[in-house]
Amino acid sequence: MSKIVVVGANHAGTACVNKILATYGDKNEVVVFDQNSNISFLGCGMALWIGKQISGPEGLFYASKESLEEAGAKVYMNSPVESVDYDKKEVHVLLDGKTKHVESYDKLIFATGSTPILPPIKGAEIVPGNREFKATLENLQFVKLYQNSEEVINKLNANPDIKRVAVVGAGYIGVELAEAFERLGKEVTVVDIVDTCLAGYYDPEFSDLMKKNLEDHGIKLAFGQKVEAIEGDGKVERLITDKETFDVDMVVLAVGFRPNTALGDGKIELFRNGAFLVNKKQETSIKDVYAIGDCATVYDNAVGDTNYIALASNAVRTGLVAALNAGGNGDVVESAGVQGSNGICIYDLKMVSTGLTLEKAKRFGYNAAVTEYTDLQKPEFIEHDNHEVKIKIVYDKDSRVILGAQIASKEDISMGIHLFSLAIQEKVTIEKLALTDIFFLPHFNKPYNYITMAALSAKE
Ligand SMILES: Cc1cc2nc3c(=O)[nH]c(=O)nc-3n(C[C@H](O)[C@H](O)[C@H](O)COP(=O)(O)OP(=O)(O)OC[C@H]3O[C@@H](n4cnc5c(N)ncnc54)[C@H](O)[C@@H]3O)c2cc1C
Ligand SMILES: NC(=O)C1=CN([C@@H]2O[C@H](COP(=O)(O)OP(=O)(O)OC[C@H]3O[C@@H](n4cnc5c(N)ncnc54)[C@H](O)[C@@H]3O)[C@@H](O)[C@H]2O)C=CC1
Repeated sequence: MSKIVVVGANHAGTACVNKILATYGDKNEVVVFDQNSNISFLGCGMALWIGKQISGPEGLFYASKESLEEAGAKVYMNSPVESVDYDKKEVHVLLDGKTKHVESYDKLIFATGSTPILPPIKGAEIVPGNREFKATLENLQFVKLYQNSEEVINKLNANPDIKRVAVVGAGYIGVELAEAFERLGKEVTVVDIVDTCLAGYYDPEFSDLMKKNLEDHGIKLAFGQKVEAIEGDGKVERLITDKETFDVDMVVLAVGFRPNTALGDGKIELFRNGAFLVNKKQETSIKDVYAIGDCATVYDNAVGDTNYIALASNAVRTGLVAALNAGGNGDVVESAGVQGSNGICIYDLKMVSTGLTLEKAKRFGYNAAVTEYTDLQKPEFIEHDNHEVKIKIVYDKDSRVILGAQIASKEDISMGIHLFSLAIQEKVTIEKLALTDIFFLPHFNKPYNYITMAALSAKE
């Protein structure tokens, strides 16, 4: 029997533990430590819960200490791992947050995830040592854990005076929460340091669709502004940027994640943003130590290099790869890499993207070009539920290989992006895509559908 210790049991850890036990349960003892009291909270449901689009949080969990134990793991919750002795192969844990405990391992898997970034803003501080990102100023909220969303909801319920909410960061969490607060009738302002929203995922004309969508719903946008201070007498009263001052009752900070890799303690090689640098087998620079999910790097097929992309989808897949490598008999499974495929739905606007935007492709040194197309989803004779779709494909002019794609519509166009994800992974050219077999049925699409048409329209 080999002993595998897994630190962190959220999306990456849970996927990994279940896979080890399902595939190689007879060969491995699995011991899991998590510092939180719950596991598997789907952050994607946070905005739906806050905005009352779902009735409660119960369905936002898909695993528990009990379900992992039923699968055969030994699970300790509320138990932070405080340090690791890599020479002796031991982890040092505070069981139940109280009792010191040492656990030996043959293989160690870090699934310690990420923490919200705290930018240098005067007045924005986390209570020292607090693991739930509680701010010293009342009504300044971080949004990562189940407990964070519960706290926001409890505060909104208990204080109807919280009427004006500022969301800092117009990335995925920021725009989702802006919608949620607006649905509750709050006066919402979204602040971002760059002059647009969703800049990491879309080129300007797609971000503009989302900007208009937010503004059409009465959400105020304060883009291109740097937050300098959050002020108030014990609780939030003002948000001050380099351009304006906003009188607000609550501020939510959502400016991205930082990998949680303190346990590496300077002994494990890190990526430029501090993530554990792993190879395609999820191995770190120390033998028998693996890292998965938000604490680790991924191999990004669009840039052909290592990258950092914090997504639950990557967490699950990297967890599966590590499970097969750490749990098996020397089997070697390599990740196929990722494209950073992602999607968002705000009110009825749906946007999906994968790979590189034009701006990013140029930044990464590609001789990039784009081809774009806008059309109805279905033939004109379908008079109802037939919306316009906008598509943009980014490709490399030299190799002709597809580098990225963005699609936006009121239609559910989400499935289309998987085709582009695979195309980037498999290095499909724009010419090959133009002749790819795409079925036609008027209930779904057009014979000359927008994917084919965009690819056929590639000029450069
Ligand atoms: C509001 C919100 C919405 C999101 N929506 C989406 C979405 O729609 N789609 C998507 O793909 N992604 C989404 N994400 C991102 C996604 O949640 C993360 O990528 C995912 O949680 C990463 O999983 P993970 O298991 O690697 O890390 P984490 O979720 O960060 O989990 C890390 C775990 O490690 C534990 N841990 C950390 N340090 C220690 C220690 N020293 N000892 C013991 N335990 C420790 C923590 O308690 C935690 O349980 C969203 C995130 C948020 C916050
Ligand atoms: N639908 C999905 O797939 C979702 C995915 N996630 C993932 O969770 C992670 C965290 O999400 P987010 O926090 O929204 O990160 P993000 O990376 O999506 O967005 C961060 C935003 O904050 C802005 N910003 C950075 N520093 C700032 C500062 N000092 N002041 C003001 N604005 C600043 C950036 O310009 C950016 O618009 C991301 O990896 C995201 O992809 C989160 C929610 C939904």
